[in-house]
Amino acid sequence: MGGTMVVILKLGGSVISNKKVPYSLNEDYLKRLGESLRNFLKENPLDLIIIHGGGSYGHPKVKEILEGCKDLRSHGWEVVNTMFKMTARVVELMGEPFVAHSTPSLWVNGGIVVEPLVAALDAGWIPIIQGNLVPEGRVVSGDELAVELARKLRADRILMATDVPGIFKHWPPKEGEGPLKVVRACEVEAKGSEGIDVTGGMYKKLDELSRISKKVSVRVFDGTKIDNVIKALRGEEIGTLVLPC
Ligand SMILES: Nc1ncnc2c1ncn2[C@@H]1O[C@H](COP(=O)(O)OP(=O)(O)OP(=O)(O)O)[C@@H](O)[C@H]1O
Ligand SMILES: C=C(C)CCOP(=O)(O)O
Repeated sequence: MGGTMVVILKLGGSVISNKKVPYSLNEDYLKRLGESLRNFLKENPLDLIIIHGGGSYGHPKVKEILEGCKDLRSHGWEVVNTMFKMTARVVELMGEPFVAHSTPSLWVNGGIVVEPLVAALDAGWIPIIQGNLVPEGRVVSGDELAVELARKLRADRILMATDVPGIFKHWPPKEGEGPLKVVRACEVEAKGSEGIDVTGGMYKKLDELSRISKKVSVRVFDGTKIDNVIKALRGEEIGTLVLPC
């Protein structure tokens, strides 16, 4: 790892896909994002690890298995292979030097091993993992992975790109209400997602993030605008800063 900073960027499933339309991907967005990140990193080298959410792939697949009363452990391979296809397409669209890693392949003794990701960074690649299902039959969200990676890699920042401009005190927001500049997870009314979602939307996200926000700077922002992703990487104060309770 040779950058000056370690940054974990979670690309929400709601940013890279339409969670109301199963198996959709925002292809043009991903192409433009790949190009913008390449240009930014040329001038501003840092150790960037990307995690993407299950979005319109993982969530409907898990839902389908559960609704068919099938067991997530024995049918988990369906989720893993669906997510494999999603990440393969994501890296294909983002281009050089993004590289796909399958989360369940990095899953050892109930946690993620970081050595393959560090080796990828050392080679000058940008590793991408994803919220996924792990062999013990549990869905591990990208939010949970962001926290675990940040802890293991001693990251400087976690940036959560989602489809809202930040976290609102109430959900849905009251008339005229804007996103909070800073938030303590215990002080807001966070709810689930409006699309198909099996991991708890903003409620679960805040719960996960508040566990690490004492040690790492954590920001939730609107990543549907690529400019915002670059601003967040530059350290600009966009969206909502998450503080511990
Ligand atoms: N207090 C709140 N402030 C902002 N958004 C909220 C709040 N409570 C619930 N939400 C919902 O949470 C959604 C974002 O959570 P979601 O889990 O869908 O994000 P994501 O990380 O992009 O998706 P994925 O889990 O697929 O990666 C918003 O689109 C909004 O509908
Ligand atoms: C639904 C699956 C498989 C992954 C969930 O990850 P998330 O979208 O980051 O919550």
